[in-house]
Formats: sequence, structure tokens, C-alpha cells
Amino acid sequence: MDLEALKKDAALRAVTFIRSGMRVGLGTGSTAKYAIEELGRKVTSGELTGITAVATSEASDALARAVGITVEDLDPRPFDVAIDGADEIDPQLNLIKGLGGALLREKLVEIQAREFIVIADHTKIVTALGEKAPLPIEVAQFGVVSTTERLRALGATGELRMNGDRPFVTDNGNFIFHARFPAGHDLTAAERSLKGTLGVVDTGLFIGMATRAFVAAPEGVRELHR
Ligand SMILES: O=C(CO)[C@H](O)[C@H](O)COP(=O)(O)O
Repeated sequence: MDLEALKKDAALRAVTFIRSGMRVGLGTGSTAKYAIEELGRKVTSGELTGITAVATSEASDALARAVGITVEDLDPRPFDVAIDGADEIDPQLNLIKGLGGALLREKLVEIQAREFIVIADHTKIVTALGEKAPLPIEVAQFGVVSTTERLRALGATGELRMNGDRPFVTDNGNFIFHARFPAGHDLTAAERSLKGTLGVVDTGLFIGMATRAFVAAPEGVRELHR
């Protein structure tokens, strides 16, 4: 079974949690895409009515509108459900997110979700965050060299995410630094100092936010709880 089929399996399971009238947070990335498409199918077929959504990126916003979902701006009302992918998932459902470049809007939306469901294929499961993926950190463009020096002083190595020969620019006009830390570095403990670093807008550490995960493997979809 290929990874795309697994991502879709996980996404479809998560969408079964959405009921008519719900306000939904829509994630970003290749797994979240399947959830948005499935939700659009249920909305346009009339299986679900009264759905409103907020998207976590311009790309997901455009996709959601294209498949018939009513998309709104973010306001302080809670979401009944938010569904999104992840780059790493630890046993407590702490996450690394943001390799798709959308971590800030994802965190802004998912922090307001009563139920934040993570969808992924089995390759995203780790025993400790940072095992496989770099940690994406969104940084202001202005002073980026100074900011990355401050991050290096905290033990990070890494580089700016590039788009061809220029730094990748997020939907919010910022850059992304892909940080790596020495083996055994406790990323959840480092969150406060990383976030407190001048020039850092936010990190891809999503600690204590996910309530549930659907993780698809060739044997089937596993449901995980915090
Ligand atoms: O955090 C994200 C985007 O900022 C994505 O959810 C994460 O990168 C997983 O993406 P994919 O489903 O394509 O593997």
C-alpha cells in the first residue's frame, strides 16, 4: 500500500467526526488535502450542512473554496474540530509541524479547537520529537542572520528553508529556519527558550494540543489518544 493511500485512509477516518453545523479548522499539507476534499464531497452532496471552516494556509483556503466549503476568517470562537497532518508524532501526541510552511496559522487555528485530530501515515510516529524531522521555526525576515545566531547559541544547527535560490516566504511574510538539535535534546523542554528568542515568530512544536490521532499503516488505521 503506498503512502498516499494511507494518508487518505487516515484523513477519511477523521472527517467522520464532523457533524452538520460544525465549525472546522482545516489543516495544510498532502494529508490534510484529503480531509478537505472529503469534507467538500460531503458538503456538496448534502450529507453535511451548515459547515463553516477556517483554513490554515492560502493553499488550503483555495482548495476548500474550490471543493465547496464555506471559508471564514479566524475569530475567537472555538472550533468543534480541527484536522491536520504532522511531521512527527510522539507517544503523548506532541507534534512537530510546519515542514509545509504553515505552522503559525496552524497553531493559531488548532489552539482554538475543542478536538484537534492529527492524521498521518505510520512513518510520522517517533519515540521523541526531533528523531527524524528538523524543527521548523518561523522567523522574521528582518534581522534573520542575528535571529539564527541566537538559535545556534541555544544548540540549534540548520539552515533557512529555500525556494530555489531564495528563502521560502510563509503566508505571513516570514522565513522558516529548519533547526536540528543534538541527539537526546529535549525539544518539549526547549520550547520556552526557542519561543522567547528575539526574532522568532513561532516554532513547529505543538505540545499538548492534539487530542486524538489517526495513524494509517498497511495493517489498518490506529486511533491514538493523549
Ligand atoms: O505542518 C504541516 C504544514 O505546515 C503539515 O501538516 C505537515 O508538514 C505534514 O504534511 P504532509 O501531510 O504533507 O506530510
